[in-house]
Amino acid sequence: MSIIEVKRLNKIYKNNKGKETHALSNINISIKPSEFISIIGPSGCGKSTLLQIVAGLEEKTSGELNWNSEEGEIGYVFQDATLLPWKNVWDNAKFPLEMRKKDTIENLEKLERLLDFSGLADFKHAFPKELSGGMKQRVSIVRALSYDPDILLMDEPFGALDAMTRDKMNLELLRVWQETNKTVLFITHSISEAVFLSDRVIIMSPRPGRIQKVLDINLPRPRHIELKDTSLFIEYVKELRGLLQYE
Ligand SMILES: Nc1ncnc2c1ncn2[C@@H]1O[C@H](COP(=O)(O)OP(=O)(O)OP(=O)(O)O)[C@@H](O)[C@H]1O
Repeated sequence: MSIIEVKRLNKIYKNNKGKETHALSNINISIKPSEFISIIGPSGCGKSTLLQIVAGLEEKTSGELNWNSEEGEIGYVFQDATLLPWKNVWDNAKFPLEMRKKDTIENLEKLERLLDFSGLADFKHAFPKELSGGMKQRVSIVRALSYDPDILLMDEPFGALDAMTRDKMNLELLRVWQETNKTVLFITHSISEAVFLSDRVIIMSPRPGRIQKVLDINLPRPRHIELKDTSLFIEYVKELRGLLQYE
């Protein structure tokens, strides 16, 4: 049983002068609960558009999008942390709970634990401008997890981070994912990140974005950073690089 099903999805953007951009063509995806799926493809192939359509933030032109989840709550993590600059870490993180009137003692205790897990225990009263890029991104991930969404949509969340912080964030994300059993749809430009994190990698072709191939990543879990030095991991990276088409 899939949690999200996308069938024959097309997206054509039209600007106010009537110029059309065919962003997505005949996309078919079936996502199972608790799967970690990455999407990789050349710039402009429609990855963000696909994520936004799944999230309901953008309209599809044709095709089907089916959600088979009771509440269908989603958490969205953008490329930039998008924190509210006038709120401190704690207030930013609990904002979605307040909006949903779910800021119960139990949920706030859970949120506190999430912040502690993410190494933000000493920064609850800090404001975004006092945080590093990695810390801000951790707050935005905690914020997305705070209301326990079934599915986490992540649009290149670690793109702006240095290599070491990125590795740490990858491990942290995998730990949270394994503890909470979420379904994750994750956009990245990094071949190695896609292999390291995913159960399956969706490879998209240049615009109009089509699914060129879906690659199963049969690497053992839990995954540790040393996995990246193994020949099997390197083989997957090579295979994925070979499949990617550049414009
Ligand atoms: N709101 C919009 N109006 C018109 N065209 C758009 C809009 N958003 C995206 N596009 C176009 O649709 C295509 C796909 O864009 P999208 O941002 O989904 O690609 P992407 O694969 O996420 O790119 P990148 O990897 O560079 O972030 C691009 O040609 C882009 O110019």
